[in-house]
Amino acid sequence: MESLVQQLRQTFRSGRSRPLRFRLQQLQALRRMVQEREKDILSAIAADLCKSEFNAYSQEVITVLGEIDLMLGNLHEWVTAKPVKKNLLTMMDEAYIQPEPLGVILIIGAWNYPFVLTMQPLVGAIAAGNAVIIKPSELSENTAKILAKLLPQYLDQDLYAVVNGGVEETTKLLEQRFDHILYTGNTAVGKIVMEAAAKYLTPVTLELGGKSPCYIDEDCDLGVVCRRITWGKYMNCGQTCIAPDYILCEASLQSQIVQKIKETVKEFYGENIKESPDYERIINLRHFKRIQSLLEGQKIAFGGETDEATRYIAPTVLTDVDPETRVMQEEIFGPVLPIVPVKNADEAINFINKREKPLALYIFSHNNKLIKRMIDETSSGGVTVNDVIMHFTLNSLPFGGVGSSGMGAYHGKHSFDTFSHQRPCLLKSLKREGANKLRYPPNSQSKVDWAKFFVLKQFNKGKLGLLLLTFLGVVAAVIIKFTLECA
Ligand SMILES: NC(=O)c1ccc[n+]([C@@H]2O[C@H](COP(=O)([O-])OP(=O)(O)OC[C@H]3O[C@@H](n4cnc5c(N)ncnc54)[C@H](O)[C@@H]3O)[C@@H](O)[C@H]2O)c1
Ligand SMILES: CCCCCCCCCC=O
Repeated sequence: MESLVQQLRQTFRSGRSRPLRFRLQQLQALRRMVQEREKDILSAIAADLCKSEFNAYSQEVITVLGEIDLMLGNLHEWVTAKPVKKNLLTMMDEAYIQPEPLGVILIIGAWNYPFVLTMQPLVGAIAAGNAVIIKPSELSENTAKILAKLLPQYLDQDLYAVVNGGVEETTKLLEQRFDHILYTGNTAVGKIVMEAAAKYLTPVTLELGGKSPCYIDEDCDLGVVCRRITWGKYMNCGQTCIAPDYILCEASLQSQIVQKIKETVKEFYGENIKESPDYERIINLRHFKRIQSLLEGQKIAFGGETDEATRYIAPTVLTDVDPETRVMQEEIFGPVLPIVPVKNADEAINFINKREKPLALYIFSHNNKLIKRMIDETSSGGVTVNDVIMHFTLNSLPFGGVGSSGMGAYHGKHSFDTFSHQRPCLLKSLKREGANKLRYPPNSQSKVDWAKFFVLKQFNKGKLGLLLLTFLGVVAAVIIKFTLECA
């Protein structure tokens, strides 16, 4: 591992990854890879998650292609230095922010969307001009293998590498020095990653999980609400980081919600859900047994059927769920949807605020005042109102958690920023030394007064203002020079 990281760092230091043209070439090559090898990629995802190729394409591949196109269309602007406001002291100088690549980035992916969760950060890291190692999840082994096979065929091998393996390999990787680590996965491992990163003060982006609540107000269209929740909850068999984890609603709404979700499940997956190409399976036996055990002692309103041999768990709804039971203590990450009755929105807000900050919050209502209040009085990684999941798909929004659901964010320009250092640059000339005298010792009241005049006045308005400023600055510099020389 050490020599791999060293080799990447050496190439990074040679400056090869920095020119805009190079970054665009690599992104175009990545796009070619996704397009030319689409079939192989879709088959790998399908094999890992029992997912239809249509679903693999629309849930993963399309996002990656969209992300590449966004970078290709905007990178020339994002890499450009941005001039900043100046004060009287610096008005004759050049001041700007220059985004610069960080160095060697480690991206550790999760298995549940194995393609998009490694490739989308990779796109951002390349765009920002870095060298990258990606470590796909060993649980989605087919996707991990195809990435290790394809990426070296399309990308510069001295700058971008894939390391496959499990805990042992990841632990070895984490012993190395990186310039940024983006980890996607559970909170417990997130802590391991952060601890390892602390050794070198490596910044981390942690894309973790949590229990994302869904509040349904009585003032809403329940048919539409339940269709949207059903889609987001049972997609990928509930194994989605931002799936609605549980519903909070008034007790009187419960039976209607159950009925409408049941109808929608039938509409989406047919009479025989097991036969539906749109319904996935649980990733492995450990997770299957974990989710199955969450059903014990619960009131199953519908669903609940399981089949260990195929790791099938039916779309399930639980009613009148006691918040103290296990299903409400851990992230479900499976097709089980508890409904917890609350008296009103206030109780829902308290319920949410008493728990760890979730990765997503969903609010369903026609009432804009209530929506605004719920957003203002709670905290979560992201929010979607009157729908679920969709904030993930809008790459102008930063995607990430808060508190125990994660730190930092990426997607689109936010990825570029995450993998860049915003370097402040002030370029002065060796002339105009007279004006500088006021900061050199010995200090005096008159120097402090001049410093106040220069530093505390900020100007940024129009050309006329700038001209006036320049004039003022020159006059002030001459006066200062004169005053200080005479003092
Ligand atoms: N915020 C997000 O974008 C996002 C996306 C997907 C999943 N998640 C969350 O991830 C969780 C599910 O993923 P998971 O953790 O089961 O995925 P996982 O088992 O694939 O683990 C994630 C990564 O961590 C590595 N890893 C596992 N154990 C490790 C250890 N002891 N030391 C070092 N590395 C280790 C794995 O090799 C893998 O690459 C859920 O909580 C889900 O909400 C979050
Ligand atoms: C159109 C739907 C796209 C859904 C992609 C969801 C990805 C979630 C990543 C976390 O698990």
